Amino acid sequence: MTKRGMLIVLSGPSGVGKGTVRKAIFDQNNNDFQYSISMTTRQPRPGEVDGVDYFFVSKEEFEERIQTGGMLEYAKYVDNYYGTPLKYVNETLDSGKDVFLEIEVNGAMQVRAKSPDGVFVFLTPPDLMELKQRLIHRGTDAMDVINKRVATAVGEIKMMQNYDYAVVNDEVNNAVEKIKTIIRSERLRVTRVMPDYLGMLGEMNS
Ligand SMILES: Nc1nc2c(ncn2[C@@H]2O[C@H](COP(=O)(O)OP(=O)(O)O)[C@@H](O)[C@H]2O)c(=O)[nH]1
Ligand SMILES: Nc1ncnc2c1ncn2[C@@H]1O[C@H](COP(=O)(O)OP(=O)(O)O)[C@@H](O)[C@H]1O
Repeated sequence: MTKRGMLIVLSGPSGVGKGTVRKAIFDQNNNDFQYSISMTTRQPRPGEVDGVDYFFVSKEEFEERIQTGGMLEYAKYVDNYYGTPLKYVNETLDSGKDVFLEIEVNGAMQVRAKSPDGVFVFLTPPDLMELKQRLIHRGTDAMDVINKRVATAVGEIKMMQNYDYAVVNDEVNNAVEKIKTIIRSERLRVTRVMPDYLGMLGEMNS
């Protein structure tokens, strides 16, 4: 029987560098885990591609998905819905592959309630001024949206204590290496690797 894959959840405030760090991890083609593309009602930013960065859908389509049980988790974040389509995650985990989610804190806590054996990593900024600077420098959001995101960040950072690991994104490469180390170590947890000795004993005795 194939062992079910491991769920890895990365959260952190907007602008901390989750997307940058995640892309760096996935660009190093030697990962054996799969990225789950989220669904959102937010407008695509210039350069974002439907089905690559997100599945961009209308509010009606998103609410339909929620009602039909098609979401592993979802949350409203600064006036838009964001969520993880359930089917891809389940099928990938069932095939024995690990799945990587990049989602905000409320969604992460929904996943934690459903899959307590997941690995929950919080990416945190060196400080709040640096966070705001990164959002300004990214240049994708108007100042009122940036201010809302920084205000939201304070509450998000308080949620860090509900995660298994915290990684400070000072330098992208440092953060990438730390996250890869966490994933490698988690794969060696006794509960994940222990063969089913009791089952084997049962077979030997039958
Ligand atoms: N709950 C949940 N949050 C998500 C999902 N996808 C993205 N997010 C989060 O929603 C927030 C806003 O995302 P986005 O508008 O792309 O802004 P960005 O993270 O600053 O690039 C971020 O904290 C994302 O991590 C998802 O599927 N579920
Ligand atoms: N370690 C870092 N040091 C300096 N700037 C960074 C770092 N990581 C990301 N950035 C920059 O910060 C901005 C926000 O990063 P992004 O990956 O879009 O964040 P998030 O996905 O968490 O919202 C981008 O302009 C990115 O280039």
